[in-house]
Amino acid sequence: MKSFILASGSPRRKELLEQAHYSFSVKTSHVIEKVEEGLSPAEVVQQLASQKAEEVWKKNKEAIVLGSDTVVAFGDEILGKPEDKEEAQAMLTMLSGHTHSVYTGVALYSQEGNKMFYEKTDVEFYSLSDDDIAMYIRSGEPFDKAGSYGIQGFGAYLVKRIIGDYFAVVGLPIAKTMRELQKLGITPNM
Ligand SMILES: Cc1cn([C@H]2C[C@H](O)[C@@H](COP(=O)(O)OP(=O)(O)OP(=O)(O)O)O2)c(=O)[nH]c1=O
Repeated sequence: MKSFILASGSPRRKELLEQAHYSFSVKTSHVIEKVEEGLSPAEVVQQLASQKAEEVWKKNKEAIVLGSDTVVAFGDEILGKPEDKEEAQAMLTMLSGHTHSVYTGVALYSQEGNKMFYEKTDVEFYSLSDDDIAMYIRSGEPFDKAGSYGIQGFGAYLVKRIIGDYFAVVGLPIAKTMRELQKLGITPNM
């Protein structure tokens, strides 16, 4: 079986692949996340996922390399990770009481060619008071996460309901990814 590399520093993506019983190594990409203007959220996450996968694949051409990217889309805004407390507060205030979409793109690079796909999940937030938001920011959770929250952690408190793949919100649409990996001959160790 070919070697399989996760080109991501996200602990959540690593955990999801471990939970699915894959053998893989982690090589974090160091691309500066930058995309052209005017792209849709679906195009943005697939482009960034590809940039991450490609950077690692160029140095490991015998392997199958997975890159991924997650953003939050609300209206015309595409939200990545917050730079600071003020930005986290602004994002959470904007998302409060509304439904936004989480987009996660996945790119699989290999000698057989490259494959990209994405998943969109709609997430509805409860209306949040200033105190709710301040408490959530104090938890420290917003800072390495798109849209300034983590549904899998204390951020569960913010979420009224979701429509779509929960795991794509956490950072990797694992069921769809497993099906694509299978086509490339990468199967769980069971
Ligand atoms: C919305 C949401 C995002 N996130 C995370 C998933 C991603 O790790 C992160 C978005 O940042 P990304 O840039 O997609 O990924 P990353 O910087 O963590 O890792 P790498 O670029 O090396 O692959 O937000 C959650 O963990 N829970 C959530 O509910």
